[in-house]
Amino acid sequence: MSNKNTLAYAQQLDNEDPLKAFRNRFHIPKLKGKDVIYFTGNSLGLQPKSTKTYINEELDDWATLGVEGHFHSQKRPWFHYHKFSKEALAKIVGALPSEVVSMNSLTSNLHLMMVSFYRPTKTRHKILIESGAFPSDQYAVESQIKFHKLPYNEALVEISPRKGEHTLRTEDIISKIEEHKDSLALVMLSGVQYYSGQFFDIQKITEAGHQAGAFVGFDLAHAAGNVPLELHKHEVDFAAWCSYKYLNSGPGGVSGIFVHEKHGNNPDIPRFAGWWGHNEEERFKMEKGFKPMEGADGWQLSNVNVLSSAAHLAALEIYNEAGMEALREKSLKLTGYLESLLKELQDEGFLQMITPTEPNARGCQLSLLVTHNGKAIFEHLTQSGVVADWREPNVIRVAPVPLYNTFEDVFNFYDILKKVIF
Ligand SMILES: Cc1ncc(COP(=O)(O)O)c(C=O)c1O
Ligand SMILES: Nc1ccccc1C(=O)C[C@H](N)C(=O)O
Repeated sequence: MSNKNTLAYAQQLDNEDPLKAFRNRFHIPKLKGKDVIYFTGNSLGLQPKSTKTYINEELDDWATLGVEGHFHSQKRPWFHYHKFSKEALAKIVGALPSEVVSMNSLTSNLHLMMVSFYRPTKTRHKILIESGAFPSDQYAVESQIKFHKLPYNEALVEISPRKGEHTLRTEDIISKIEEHKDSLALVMLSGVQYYSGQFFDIQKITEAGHQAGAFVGFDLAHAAGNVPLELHKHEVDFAAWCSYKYLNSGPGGVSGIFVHEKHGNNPDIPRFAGWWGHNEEERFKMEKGFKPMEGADGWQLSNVNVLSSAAHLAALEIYNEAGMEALREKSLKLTGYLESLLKELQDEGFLQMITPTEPNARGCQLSLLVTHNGKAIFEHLTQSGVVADWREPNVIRVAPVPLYNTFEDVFNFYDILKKVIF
């Protein structure tokens, strides 16, 4: 085969790609009539062409049936709507269908999960998070600690990379957990870190957290649909994610939660309740006394946001067709190809890839630390039709997504970047 630094090589990889037809299922944004190189599926995934149809079906049912749509919709009665995403989501996060439900938005769900799993006592009151966690998570944790009237600086334990490093070593996370083992109530980390792209070792961290007597939960915003997950098997206590990144379900799209079976069927776990979490057989009796549904369903508050969930179903259908295993296989190749091309620029000292090089420790995304003229380089990329994102103070994040990105996208990105730099 030809040299990998050529367009012909990339095109050959695309020809051999068993998932190549999926790109055509999405709307690709354009700049001056040409498809952009869309590398921001880690922020907002692209719109499936089928999304409009799914939403229009609900709009039609609403127009023709009004309130009757709750039970008599053509295809998907709204009363049951949260059930239609369960099978697909369970596969994506490695759960039983009863352990997952889509509802609300991510930060709201993190709060609901902390209501149940951050219940500080006199001796156990600390939360461990990664330093530099996504701001919304930091604010959520800060406000939970303050809600319990605990001293914030003492109750919050943050773990930082070693000096000169950009990612966390699993051994360091574990020793931090052990260090606080007598006072730790909750370990809450991301699955894939939004800034560095690091995929944490969920199994080992969960084991260590449990050994220390803490609950362990994950924010899977950047992990769901990006990396293989086994939440049930790894005995994670809870997780929450959003659907608008790798799950392509639209801006502000409905979030999802996972509650492990061992907690989901325990009606004594405290929670903030609403009628959609109440026993569905009796929901319309309008009686006093909350009786939770079994499993994650018992954490629902409100009736389903049907239009947002319709977009979710459209995207999950495509996801299911492609299959997580095949997507991961392509993702490893795609990101591996990007890494191999960028290595040349890294060796010349123009950028530093701070995402782990070990494929099991990352998803699609590579985070490029650009210390000289980073912002100007980023702006030039944007003008050249690359949609990436800039994260302060000096990182360009690029995420080739296996459902709709191509090896040609990767090559063209490298080509543009090289010309900008040299
Ligand atoms: C890790 C992480 N947590 C939380 C959020 C915020 O989610 P939301 O605005 O949907 O609550 C995001 C992205 O916006 C994120 O990447
Ligand atoms: N929802 C958004 C709305 C506006 C701008 C960005 C977002 C993101 O999702 C950012 C993403 N969480 C990130 O990892 O940076």
